[in-house]
Amino acid sequence: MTQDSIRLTHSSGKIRAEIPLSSSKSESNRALIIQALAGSGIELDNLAEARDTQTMIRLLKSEDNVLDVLDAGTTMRFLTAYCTATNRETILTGTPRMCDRPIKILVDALCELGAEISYQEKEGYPPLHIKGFQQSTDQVSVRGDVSSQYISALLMVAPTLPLGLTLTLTGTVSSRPYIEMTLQLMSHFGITYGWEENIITIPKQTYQANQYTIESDWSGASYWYSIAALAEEAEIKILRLKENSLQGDSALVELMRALGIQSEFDETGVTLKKIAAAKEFEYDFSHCPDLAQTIAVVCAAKGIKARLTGLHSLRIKETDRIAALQQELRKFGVELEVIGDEEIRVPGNKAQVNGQMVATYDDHRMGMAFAPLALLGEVVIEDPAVVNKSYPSFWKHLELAGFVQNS
Ligand SMILES: O=C(O)C1=C[C@@H](OP(=O)(O)O)[C@@H](O)[C@H](O)C1
Ligand SMILES: C=C(OP(=O)(O)O)C(=O)O
Repeated sequence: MTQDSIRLTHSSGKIRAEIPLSSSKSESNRALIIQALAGSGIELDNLAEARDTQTMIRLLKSEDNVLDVLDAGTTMRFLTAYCTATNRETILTGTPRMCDRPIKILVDALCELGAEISYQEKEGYPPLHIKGFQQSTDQVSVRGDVSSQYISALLMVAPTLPLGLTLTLTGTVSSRPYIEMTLQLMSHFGITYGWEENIITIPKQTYQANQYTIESDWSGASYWYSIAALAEEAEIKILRLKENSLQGDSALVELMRALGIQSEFDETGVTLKKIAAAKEFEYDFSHCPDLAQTIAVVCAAKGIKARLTGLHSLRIKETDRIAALQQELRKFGVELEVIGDEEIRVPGNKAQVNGQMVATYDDHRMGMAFAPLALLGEVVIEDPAVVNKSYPSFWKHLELAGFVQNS
């Protein structure tokens, strides 16, 4: 039976814990696509327990011609390019929300390269019918300001295309570290590429055998930074997290220093310690959109006046994250000001926590971003299983840190 909600408090407000953080679904899903494209010789260790990754593993093995990615954005986008490049006739579908997340930019690019793909329902959105592929050109342009996942998807299949690929990125490129992560992983498996200004060139070549150990998940680590920031006293060791990471969400170190957390790295991970926090805060999240909810809640909980910009992609993620944040923070007496599609302002009064129920909108990051509020009073988080998308052990790890759960 699935649980409707979790009632969360903290035993003392003081935390001393070691957290065996799970690994990154972003790295895992790229490595799995590369492994499948290589055919053999690639060994992957420490793959993520995230449902998005477990879904990718299952679908890459499946012989069905209907593949259901559930709510996994990377799985949908990466498999669209993978099934096209490997000329596999497939119907790709997902949850109702996934069928509301745009994919036209990627489909148009693949069709320009020579694919035949049609929409089963709504133009520009899954479900998709991939019918076949014969490469007709090596040149394609893609907008960089909607989702970097379209670009990563094209890049990973590029070396396997008979003519290779020259990809021109147009407009502003957001979530850029995710594109860099893709290229760095490809290069780990022997691929050479050129990237000059907005043009990425990848000649035809083969992925080389190699081993890769997936790193711990910086996006998941953000909730531990938030917990440390809201606790009365904290010393939290996050195991296996690397300072020099492929993941752009490692920007958290710098970002959370301003919000009162110092990161001390050693060979086993990072220890979070409390320092003084700024009274006002401003940050552009264009390159780390998955951190925005965590930071908005930290600022609201600490009464820090903040301006968060670069949020344009938040409206097309697991839910409209700007609307969801506004709706839920209002329950705690914090009225977010939303400016267009790309900026929110946190007013600077402190959130009042007294047993409110937080709706999660089928978005794992809503559940995990609001859970640390239990350090200020009781909170009730709706649909706790929502975290399974990226961090199934989240509630178990909270227990290690003294959080108390009652259903
Ligand atoms: O490539 C990836 O692994 C991801 C890219 C980002 O999406 P966008 O590029 O759509 O912002 C991020 O939000 C998502 O969680 C994972
Ligand atoms: C946006 C996310 O994932 P995806 O786009 O891969 O569904 C996320 O994990 O926050």
